[in-house]
Amino acid sequence: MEVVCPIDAQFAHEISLLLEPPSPLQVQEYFDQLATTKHFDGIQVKPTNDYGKGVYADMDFEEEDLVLKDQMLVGMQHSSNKIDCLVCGCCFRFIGSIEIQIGRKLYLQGLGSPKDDSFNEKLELLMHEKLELPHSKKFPLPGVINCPGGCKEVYYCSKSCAQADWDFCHSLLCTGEGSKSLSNKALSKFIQHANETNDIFILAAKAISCTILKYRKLKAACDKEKQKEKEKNHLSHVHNFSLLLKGWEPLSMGYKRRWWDCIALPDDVDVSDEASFRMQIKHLAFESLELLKAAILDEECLPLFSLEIYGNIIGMYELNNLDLVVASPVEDYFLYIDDLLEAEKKEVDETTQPFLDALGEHYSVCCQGTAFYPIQSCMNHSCSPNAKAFKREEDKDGQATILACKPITKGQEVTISYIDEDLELEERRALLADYGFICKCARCVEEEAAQN
Ligand SMILES: C[S@@+](CC[C@H](N)C(=O)[O-])C[C@H]1O[C@@H](n2cnc3c(N)ncnc32)[C@H](O)[C@@H]1O
Repeated sequence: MEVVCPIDAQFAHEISLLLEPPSPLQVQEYFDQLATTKHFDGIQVKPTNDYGKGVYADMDFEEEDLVLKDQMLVGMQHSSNKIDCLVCGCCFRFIGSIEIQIGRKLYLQGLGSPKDDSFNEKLELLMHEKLELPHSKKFPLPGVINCPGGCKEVYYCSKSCAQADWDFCHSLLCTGEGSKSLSNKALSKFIQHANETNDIFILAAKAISCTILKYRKLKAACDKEKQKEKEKNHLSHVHNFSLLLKGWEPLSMGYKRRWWDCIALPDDVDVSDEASFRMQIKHLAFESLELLKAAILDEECLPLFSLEIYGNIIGMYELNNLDLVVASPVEDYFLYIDDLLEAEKKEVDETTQPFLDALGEHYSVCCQGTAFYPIQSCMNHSCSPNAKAFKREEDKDGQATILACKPITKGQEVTISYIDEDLELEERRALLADYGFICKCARCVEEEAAQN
């Protein structure tokens, strides 16, 4: 059965304006401004000859050179990863201490020992930083800052990160006493539904919240101006919509398709059932959107709550997402202990080994999530790419790091591979079909010609 969302019919014109791909001039202006505020140089975003926009080198890069550090626009740690890693809800750096990271994970996973009271006591001490592990000070982490709204779901590495996230989106999505949502109960229901079905809905909610908050900020500034001019008339509906468009601008730059149209067909779904599978996905998105509306609906931003926009935001993540990965300092810590000289290692192991044993093989799980990066998401695919997303030792937060994997000369397009490029032509094509295109890079053309 088709789902009907009245907002889609009521705001069809506004929705089409929000979803219109930006003109080359808008793209140019937006990325030029981003280059100035984020201080990146060496690359440019501009139209390609064949498929929308792309990223081009503005200087020469040697192999392994850093091409770009891209700060995410909206990102999230996967809900399932929150037990394993305590990270800043804004920059995704690990926080607390080695002791908190280990103690918290063991405690939350119930990995204490039912038979060993002395181990459990130590675990309790570790959790509360009353037991210091040997050499842990060599791996210092920023302290834990609570959410200003009082929820116990998100923590930060600094007051500035806490404030930045609050202003950016968390004030609407916080379940604490200071929340600016319409109802904490409705918000908790939305979050629970996302955690039980697909946590990509939380990312979409963040994208909508940050647009609403940006709109409110723009409107407040505009109202102030009007006040100054002693104009008593309220801003017209049309004017409000232009502010909403401005608030939406960063997301308008992302390549979009509706989630239910672009999501890959799972292996266990037969092609003959494709239409019904896509309809189920659409229903799921509708269910989630209704819960989100009960939590944060803003009457002045109604088009944002249409199913069309919701589906396109989620689709944008599906098509542009780069995994958010931050390596765990717990791994570095245990590697360091393992490398100690034999005599000292024996002594230290007495304290550390029981914890390592309790953690088991997953002792060093990374922070894992999904994020939208404004510039990396403009990079087109090649099966013979000249760049790759790769975190170096010093990259300790959620920014995307793009390194050259071949020399790149000024003017050349910077490309990455969306898939495992070591696969055969047919396998690569099958995977790229999920992104909705057939690759025509030089390697594909050559390999295809060789087959014929
Ligand atoms: C992450 S976006 C890349 C930026 C995109 N060109 C834009 O204008 O925003 C991915 C989309 O770009 C297009 N694309 C990327 N690489 C391509 C390629 N090698 N051949 C054809 N289309 C490609 C596809 O439409 C793909 O779904």
